[in-house]
Amino acid sequence: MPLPDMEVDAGIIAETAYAKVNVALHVRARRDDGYHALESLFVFADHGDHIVASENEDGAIDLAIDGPFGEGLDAGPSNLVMRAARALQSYLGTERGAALRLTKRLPVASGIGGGSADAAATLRLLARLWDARIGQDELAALALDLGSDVPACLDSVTQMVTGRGEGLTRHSVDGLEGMPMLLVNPGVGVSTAAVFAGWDGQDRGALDASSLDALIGRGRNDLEPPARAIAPVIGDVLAVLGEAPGVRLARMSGSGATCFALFDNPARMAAAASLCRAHPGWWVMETGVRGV
Ligand SMILES: C[C@](O)(CO)[C@H](O)COP(=O)(O)OP(=O)(O)OC[C@H]1O[C@@H](n2ccc(N)nc2=O)[C@H](O)[C@@H]1O
Ligand SMILES: Nc1ncnc2c1ncn2[C@@H]1O[C@H](COP(=O)(O)OP(=O)(O)OP(=O)(O)O)[C@@H](O)[C@H]1O
Repeated sequence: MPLPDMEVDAGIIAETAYAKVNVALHVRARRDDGYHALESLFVFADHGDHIVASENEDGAIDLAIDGPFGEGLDAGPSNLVMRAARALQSYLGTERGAALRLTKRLPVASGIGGGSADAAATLRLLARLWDARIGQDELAALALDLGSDVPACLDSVTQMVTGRGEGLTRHSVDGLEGMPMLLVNPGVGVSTAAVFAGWDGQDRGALDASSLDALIGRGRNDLEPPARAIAPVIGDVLAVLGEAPGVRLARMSGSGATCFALFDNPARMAAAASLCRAHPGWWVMETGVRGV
């Protein structure tokens, strides 16, 4: 079970940075500003990274990183946790500081928005720690400045996302929330910018997210072909997941390389997870689609 967002000790507060999954991702157009116009149904997993914070009396912002994917991740000013903390500090004009610890459980640069979820969780955490007076629109603007996926990660609930990531509408799909969901990454990091650059420019049509059947039958991830060209092993993951008994949908998330599979039944998910764990170097997480 994920840790609840709660007081973990006197003066220390915690948040989960839930993994994001694009159930479908339609790329509609290349924009003049270098970004792409998207239509995507975002869901969040029940699990993710963990961040804790406490007040730093000297006003500094410090970050320590641990966890299975913490090694090699820079804890300096480029880290999205640091960037989010500094952005909020400067927006508020506050002299209050924070000691932050990130437990990195999600693979880096893997299409499930780990860095984006960390940035959003940091904004939520420090808004609480510093009793910040900031409206939802201002928080969303700070979030978008940190990355296209960050605004959606603020609430981490099922949403239709449009534009570059700023158009957010809560959206419920019958039967989707609570479904067992398996996440599998073949151990390769993929650059989001490189994958978008490989999109062929063909608009293949709008996303119909009115039902799970529509998302499964007519939904796509238009970034899958360019991601597979960069990391062909994505095809191996999709082949294993697509043939797993009881699978309802197997697809790549975001710009890859993580793929997800939805099941009706947790035992079927567990059996598919075992098949995936037999592949050396594959990261496997058994989770579920987060409800509100
Ligand atoms: C692929 C997705 O994960 C789907 O949810 C997102 O669109 C990417 O979101 P992100 O990782 O937060 O991306 P950003 O950090 O904003 O952008 C990284 C790079 O990806 C490309 N990019 C990103 C988002 C977008 N709508 N169009 C793009 O072309 C741009 O080259 C950009 O410089
Ligand atoms: N706290 C962080 N966690 C993960 N990556 C971070 C973090 N801070 C900075 N980064 C950098 O951000 C980049 C993108 O990381 P992230 O894990 O969000 O990618 P992603 O899962 O592909 O995102 P998306 O699904 O939005 O495409 C990486 O190259 C990484 O070095």
